[in-house]
Amino acid sequence: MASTLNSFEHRSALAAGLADRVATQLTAGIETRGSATLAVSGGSTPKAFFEALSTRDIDWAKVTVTLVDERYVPADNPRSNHLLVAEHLLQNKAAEAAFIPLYRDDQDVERAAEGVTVDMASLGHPFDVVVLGMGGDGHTASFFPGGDHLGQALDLSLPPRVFAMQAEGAGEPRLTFSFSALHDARLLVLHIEGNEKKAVLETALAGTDEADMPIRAPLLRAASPVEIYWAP
Ligand SMILES: O=C1O[C@H](COP(=O)(O)O)[C@@H](O)[C@H](O)[C@H]1O
Repeated sequence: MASTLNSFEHRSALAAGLADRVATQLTAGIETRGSATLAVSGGSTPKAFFEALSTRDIDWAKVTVTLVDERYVPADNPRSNHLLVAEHLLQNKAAEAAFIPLYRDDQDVERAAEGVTVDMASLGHPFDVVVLGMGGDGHTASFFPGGDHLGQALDLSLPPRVFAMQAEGAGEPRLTFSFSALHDARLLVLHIEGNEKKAVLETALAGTDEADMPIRAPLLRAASPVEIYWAP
């Protein structure tokens, strides 16, 4: 499915524009189905977008938020994607939203993947909104080059689930929704910032090897068009 590129002059304008787009989609989901689901990425990019979204007038009590992927560390660890969402998104009006974390205190990452897969079934499928990020190595979600479960995680013939993922470039072990859980979101966004990431995106768009650059999976094979949001 083709992607579209929405370029902004400044990151603050991107944050506001993306927050408006996501808010409109969540509101449409609530109006149509009575509730809406939002899966967001972590890392360093989404802070300003999260802060803008947290102020938007949405019936947040009807929204369930979860993570596209998680670094398998407790929620008080500075690298936790849960911590980022708690501090920057689940604030202001969005404090009313429900949040489902991926990390499980008492379980190893492989066991947690099984348990979280069962729990996430209650969210229904597809997500109303999925916001992907991208690393400089071409990973998205926790689909890392060389990841131990990468082949399965990108396999669209497998049912939606959560996978454990370990890879040299990932730092700690990860949990990630599978590509089959994410690719047909009613709104599928790729949020990237900076000229370096734009160059990575251009390299990804010029080739097809998903093992080398897993971001190619959504760019080439997602059922939903990928709306790319970028600012320098
Ligand atoms: O590790 C991760 O990295 C990517 C990209 O993060 P950024 O710091 O380069 O913005 C992110 O999308 C993913 O959710 C996160 O776990």
